[in-house]
Amino acid sequence: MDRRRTAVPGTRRRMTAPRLDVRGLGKSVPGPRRLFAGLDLAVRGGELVAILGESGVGKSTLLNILAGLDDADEGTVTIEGTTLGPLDEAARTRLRRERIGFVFQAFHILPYLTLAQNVALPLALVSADARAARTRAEAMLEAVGLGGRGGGYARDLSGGELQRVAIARALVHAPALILADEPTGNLDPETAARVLALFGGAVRERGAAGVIVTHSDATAAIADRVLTLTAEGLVERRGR
Ligand SMILES: Nc1ncnc2c1ncn2[C@@H]1O[C@H](COP(=O)(O)OP(=O)(O)OP(=O)(O)O)[C@@H](O)[C@H]1O
Repeated sequence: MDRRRTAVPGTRRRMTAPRLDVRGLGKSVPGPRRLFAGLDLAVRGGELVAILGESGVGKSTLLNILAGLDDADEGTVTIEGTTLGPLDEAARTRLRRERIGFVFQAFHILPYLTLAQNVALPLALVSADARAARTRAEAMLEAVGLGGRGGGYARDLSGGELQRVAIARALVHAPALILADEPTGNLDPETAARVLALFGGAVRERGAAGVIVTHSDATAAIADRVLTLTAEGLVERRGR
């Protein structure tokens, strides 16, 4: 039985052009050391891809490049038809705000904003309707098990709670592309299952494309494809 198909009832796959289209990506870091070369990846709307790989192999670097936060040495990253390479910083920032939800490994929850303000930030940056943003942020906090905690601050939260705030913020604006770096790393199995269901819903019900870097079998189990990053590029571990 294919558990991934039955895990999210009402699954709908949209066979459209790739949301994320990566071609011939290469990256070296000082050393010098080549992390990867000739890396190709296409992810469609409604598709969730898990990326595994040994520590230090370059998974976070790859996600940063996909989000336009780091530059590749060669190759292209195209998101919904827009290639990142030629974009200036302002255009990249706009594209990130409007179309990408990013869960960073280090969360990046802003300490001087309340939790609800942190979660509402992606909406506040693109819309003037502060009340709607606040309502949606509270609903997202509820969805990650932090209902009623929106008035608190990052300093009062555990690592796992911060991670859930980061996930709420990444999904609040219904992004076309979700990039997440170890999003369940600090969570107990029950809470991990809850946030994985949120990722599953965002991808399968709202048609986002998802790329999740993980070491977790539970995360890999909900993915449509599991790829392993090696120096030779992305190797398919299991087909659908
Ligand atoms: N700007 C940089 N300058 C120097 N080294 C870098 C830079 N960016 C990444 N690296 C190196 O590249 C390698 C890959 O790092 P990265 O964080 O992408 O790995 P990872 O696969 O995500 O590891 P982990 O699973 O431990 O988080 C590491 O050895 C890191 O030190």
